[in-house]
Amino acid sequence: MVFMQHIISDFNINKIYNIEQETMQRWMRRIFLSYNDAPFHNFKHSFCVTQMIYAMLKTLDLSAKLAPLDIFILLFSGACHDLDHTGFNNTFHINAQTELALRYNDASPLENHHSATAFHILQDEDCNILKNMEPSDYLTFRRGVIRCILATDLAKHDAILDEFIAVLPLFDFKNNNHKLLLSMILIKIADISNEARPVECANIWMECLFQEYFHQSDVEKFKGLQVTPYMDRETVSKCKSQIAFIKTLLLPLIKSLHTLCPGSKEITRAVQRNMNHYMLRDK
Ligand SMILES: Nc1nc2c(ncn2[C@@H]2O[C@@H]3COP(=O)(O)O[C@H]3[C@H]2O)c(=O)[nH]1
Ligand SMILES: [Zn+2]
Repeated sequence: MVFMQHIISDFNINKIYNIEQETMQRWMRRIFLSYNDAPFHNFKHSFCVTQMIYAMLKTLDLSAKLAPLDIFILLFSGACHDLDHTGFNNTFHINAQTELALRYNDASPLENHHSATAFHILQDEDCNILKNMEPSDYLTFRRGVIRCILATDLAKHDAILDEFIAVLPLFDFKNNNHKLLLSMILIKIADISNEARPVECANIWMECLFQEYFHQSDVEKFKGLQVTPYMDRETVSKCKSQIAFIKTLLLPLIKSLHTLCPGSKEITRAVQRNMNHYMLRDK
């Protein structure tokens, strides 16, 4: 919690948006308490995503090109993007017709819930870190956070990546829509970036993820629901799964940043190093 507060204050967000320290502390504690004890989708994951956004803002030279409000949107979204995650994915919620799927008509039920939870927390005056923000900034902030959190639904991956690639030749840091699209790409990268960390660390996260996946498929079997193939403990190869995930999702996403932010080639190299590790282990 303390590290997360440091990240936010490092960009002077507290001063710019006049956030009292006590309010920030109470907000942070509510965020911490609003994550569940799922093996993967827990508070530590939200911290890692926020930390990765911070690292990209710093190392890709983006903090000078983005406005404080863009940065605040990104860091807040990172901290809140999986609030109250149940440890089961959208397909499970839809197939099991859970309360969340019914409430959101099967449309990104988890991500809608994470975003709504983030704004519900702000309804409590004691935790409202936005209470001194100008109303026009608040509208921009809310729109940005909703777009960023909803962008973390992997079902939207192709559409978002295609849209970003299409604007790249004309990308303009003065264009708010372009910046929001870039922010969506940054939070998406951060969300799935464990394989850019040292392999010992990535392996721990991989085990947490498969623990959550295997539990979901066990429950699917128990309830007689369709079993998600990539979560089935009887058939899954973790190495093959990581290789496919890196090749089809993670690398194309990071490579889309190469022209705009040449420093992102470092992230690609780190991911390729981990992929080689899985290829050797898979032999
Ligand atoms: N196979 C695999 N999937 C991942 C990895 N990191 C993230 N994901 C998936 O990507 C998804 C992104 O959105 P979620 O956080 O809902 O759930 C995440 C996981 O299902 C990884 O390292 N390997
Ligand atoms: Zn996440």
